[in-house]
Amino acid sequence: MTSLPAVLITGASSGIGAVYADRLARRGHELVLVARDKARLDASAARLRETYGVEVNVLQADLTAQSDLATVEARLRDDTRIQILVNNAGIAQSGDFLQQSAVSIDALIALNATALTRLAAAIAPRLVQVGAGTIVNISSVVGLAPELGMSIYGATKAFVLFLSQGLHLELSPKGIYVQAVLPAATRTEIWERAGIDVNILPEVMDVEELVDAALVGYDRRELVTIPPLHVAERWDVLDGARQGLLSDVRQAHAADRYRHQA
Ligand SMILES: NC(=O)C1=CN([C@@H]2O[C@H](COP(=O)(O)OP(=O)(O)OC[C@H]3O[C@@H](n4cnc5c(N)ncnc54)[C@H](OP(=O)(O)O)[C@@H]3O)[C@@H](O)[C@H]2O)C=CC1
Ligand SMILES: CC(=O)[C@H](N)C(=O)O
Repeated sequence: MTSLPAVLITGASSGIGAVYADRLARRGHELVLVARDKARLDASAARLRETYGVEVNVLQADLTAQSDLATVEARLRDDTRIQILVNNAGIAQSGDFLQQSAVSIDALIALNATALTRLAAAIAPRLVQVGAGTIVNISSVVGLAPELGMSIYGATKAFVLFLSQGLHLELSPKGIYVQAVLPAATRTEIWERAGIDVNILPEVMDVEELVDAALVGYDRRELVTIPPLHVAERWDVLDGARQGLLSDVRQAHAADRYRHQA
């Protein structure tokens, strides 16, 4: 029997990350669970060991703290059993742009963008060396639409989508699978943590349904998985239009409309 690779999941103490942990343990993967709340991670690890008989390790880390981030990076660089990274930890934005403090801006970008990128960069060279492995990055539909509010949060999620597309281009020829998952509103603690009552939102997906759908996309080796998008062609049209711009924007001269009128 071939043994499955181990998976490191960030933000595994609750919500989407906790359900990924359950589903991947059920599939027989060993896990490394990362988050700040060690008691919660320990409880979850004990349940997963008991239920699925897999090895589950806990790595307590605040991914916005440099020393903790370095510890998780080192684990990803050195632990050759880990061949799948689920880059899930994230926080939402509390309040609009004018209400943001320097501290809240730093925390949002440090966790949602910097830590996610650093962890992908820590594992990628090792995966490339063996020519196999997976990086799953949790983005959001908010990253597609400033109209949904949360400008800074959305910008971090647009960053995650862009990064995933770039990593796919660079790493898939070297045997690495990269997936960007774009949930819409999903019933987790992220809303309460951001001071938002999730019950006022019109459509909210259950977290198990979200993760199970994301894993269908994962099994199909999709680059971009948008579980709430019912008309898949809408994404194809959007991405096709973006790609259509490429030849148009590579020009040595400014467009006529930007030329000074004599
Ligand atoms: N729920 C939703 O509607 C949507 C969520 N997403 C994305 O899904 C991802 C998971 O969020 P979700 O499950 O909803 O929210 P939760 O709040 O339930 O989970 C967030 C996880 O991240 C961890 N975390 C938070 N801050 C840190 C930190 N500084 N260092 C390490 N871990 C941290 C939390 O654990 P702990 O507190 O123990 O550290 C927790 O495990 C996020 O990236 C989010 O942006 C995307 C679209 C929609
Ligand atoms: C979790 C959020 O706050 C955000 N609106 C999202 O849907 O990604």
